[in-house]
Amino acid sequence: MSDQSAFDTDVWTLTRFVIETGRQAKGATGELTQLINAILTAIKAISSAVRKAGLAHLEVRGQGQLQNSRQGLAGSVNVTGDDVKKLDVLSNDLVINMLQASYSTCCMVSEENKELIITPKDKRGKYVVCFDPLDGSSNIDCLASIGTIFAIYKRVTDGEPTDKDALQQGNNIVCAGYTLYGSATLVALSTGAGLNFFMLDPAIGEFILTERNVKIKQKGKIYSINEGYAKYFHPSINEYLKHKKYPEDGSAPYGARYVGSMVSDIHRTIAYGGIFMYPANEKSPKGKLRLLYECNPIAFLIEQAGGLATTGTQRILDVQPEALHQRVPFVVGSPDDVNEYLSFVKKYQ
Ligand SMILES: O=P(O)(O)OC[C@H]1O[C@](O)(COP(=O)(O)O)[C@@H](O)[C@@H]1O
Ligand SMILES: [Mg+2]
Ligand SMILES: [Mg+2]
Ligand SMILES: [Mg+2]
Repeated sequence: MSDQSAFDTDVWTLTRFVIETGRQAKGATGELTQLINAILTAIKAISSAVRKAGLAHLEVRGQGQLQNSRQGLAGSVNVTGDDVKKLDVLSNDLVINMLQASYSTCCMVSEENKELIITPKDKRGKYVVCFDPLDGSSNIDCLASIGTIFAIYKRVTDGEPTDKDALQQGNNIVCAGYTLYGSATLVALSTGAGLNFFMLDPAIGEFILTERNVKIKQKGKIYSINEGYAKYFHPSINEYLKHKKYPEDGSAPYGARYVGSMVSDIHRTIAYGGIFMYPANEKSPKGKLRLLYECNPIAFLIEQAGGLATTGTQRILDVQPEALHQRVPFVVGSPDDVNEYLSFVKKYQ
């Protein structure tokens, strides 16, 4: 941005993109635009907090107190003796407060709150938001990339908001997105008309459209799973993994990648193609990932990019949720890869 000739004076910011999309929608009132803008404010603040968390580590390391400085731990104390809010608690507070102040939500589901979060009566609007304020939080202390995930629905009841408003199929998603706090801060967003990527330009504090109508490869070369659980996997999964490592047709084996931070693993899968899996295992019979605020938004975005998302027996977006924090087995990625995985599942049925 220092070279003024390269300065784009008609840049597509995410705010502009959302306003334009809103204007094209029939009967739009601007409430969704208000909501998305509120989430973006929270995301910018989380991004800043995530970057600062790294600096806090450096500061204390010199004093040999790394254990106490960890931002990922609850109730930790920083170098000056102040209480440091756990990063995922801080992120959760930011999203809830910004959303409630936008007058566009009636209730929310967060990974960090056991019960439905009901917006105060005087601040209510017509939307429901399910979100994971900080995904991959076990990676905070090692400074690996983490993310935020959200899905937006229209409420389905009148009167006091209830769990029913949040227990909707992913098919009803109005808008979903994730943020990756990686080497840059990126937002992937869809309102149902394709998937778009936006990159945070810290110089102007805005997300800039960098890739429009993103499509995932038909078939990739990477598989992504916590293979350490192989002992507990169903034989169909181990047979599929063996096939990826020792292909019978003489083709090259797949590469393996697993960050253990879903947003990172998903973003790589969309960018390079391939398959990401968190299947059920003997220890976690429903897998680990939560339907409402992890699997549904990601499934929606992957499908918008031309990919597939399944439990192994059902399309993710068709699953009828029964509980706010319900888990489901999760397999997503390039269509050929997911279909190949499903062919191994079918062999055992
Ligand atoms: O360590 P495991 O069992 O492979 O689990 C990793 C998964 O857990 C998660 O960290 C769960 O999310 P949270 O960090 O929000 O609890 C995912 O990001 C990731 O894909
Ligand atoms: Mg999570
Ligand atoms: Mg989380
Ligand atoms: Mg967690």
